[in-house]
Amino acid sequence: MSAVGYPAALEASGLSKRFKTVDAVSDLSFTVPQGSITGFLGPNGAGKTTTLRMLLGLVRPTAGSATVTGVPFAELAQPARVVGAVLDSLSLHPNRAALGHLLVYAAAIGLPDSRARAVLALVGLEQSAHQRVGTFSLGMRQRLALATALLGDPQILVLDEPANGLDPEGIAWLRDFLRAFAGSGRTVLVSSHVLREVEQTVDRLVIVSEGRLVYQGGLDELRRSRQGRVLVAASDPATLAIALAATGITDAQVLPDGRLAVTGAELDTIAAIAHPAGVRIFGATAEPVDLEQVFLSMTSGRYAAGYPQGQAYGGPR
Ligand SMILES: Nc1ncnc2c1ncn2[C@@H]1O[C@H](COP(=O)(O)OP(=O)(O)OP(=O)(O)O)[C@@H](O)[C@H]1O
Repeated sequence: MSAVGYPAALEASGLSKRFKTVDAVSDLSFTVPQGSITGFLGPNGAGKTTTLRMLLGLVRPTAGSATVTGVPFAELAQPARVVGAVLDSLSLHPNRAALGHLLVYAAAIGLPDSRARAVLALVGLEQSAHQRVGTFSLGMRQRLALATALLGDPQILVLDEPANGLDPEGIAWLRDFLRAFAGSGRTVLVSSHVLREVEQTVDRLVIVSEGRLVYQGGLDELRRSRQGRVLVAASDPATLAIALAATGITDAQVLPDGRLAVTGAELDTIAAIAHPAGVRIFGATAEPVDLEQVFLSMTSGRYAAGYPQGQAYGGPR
């Protein structure tokens, strides 16, 4: 249940899945609020697909529960109208045309043929309606899979690694599409193992590593919780580092190009410390936070400290 009293679009509570000797997912809890675009991030094998399959009632959890709009998927009266999913490359009949494929699926969930044409237009494939699917590029297949998920006009979209195989133009198209979809109050959960792929699309993140939660919260919160570095070209970087350390600014590293990379201080402060130490500053560049690096450090177990306050954190491994 969300803080304001209506159910989350998707919710995992203590979800665990063990395959024989493999703990694919361990005690995983997170929420996907309605109206959000939530990125589900983790390296390959982190348990993302298994978790999505549990949310959609395709895999039975070993422990814990998963709900869609507050109820288990199996209890949804009209699941196709609530949640649409693209989990793996659709098994497509190569000789069937795109429209023909959609007509079969539309009929299966009791929708009129006009809906098949409408979703084809939504994903920009109307020109290819009569083209055989066997001749489709990977990007076109992804769009057709998305069109299939959209047939029931669902409130929630769940996409597993939809950017795989897309060129930059395809990724930009997907970003615009998902934003428009969520702009009308609907919800998206999109998985990826590359934060950069979804960074411009999502507003929230759920990050998993080895089946466990390592972060859930806002993308901006995560960015704000990390400080960028100031790269300083100075007459004597070592002396400057010592002078900074004497004032408590201890995170300063000399880079291979001779500049000093300082974390935790603004340039004005650094300059004010350099001057009395007899160090001249020739130039400085502010380096923004590289979220991909933050993500990699969180999921490789090397990250040491500084998790945002109040965020769920699965603990060091
Ligand atoms: N049916 C299965 N039987 C046995 N092991 C499985 C099964 N499905 C997944 N696993 C294992 O569970 C772990 C998590 O896999 P999962 O596919 O959920 O991760 P993922 O984060 O989606 O990774 P990827 O991006 O590589 O698909 C892996 O170690 C995987 O080998």
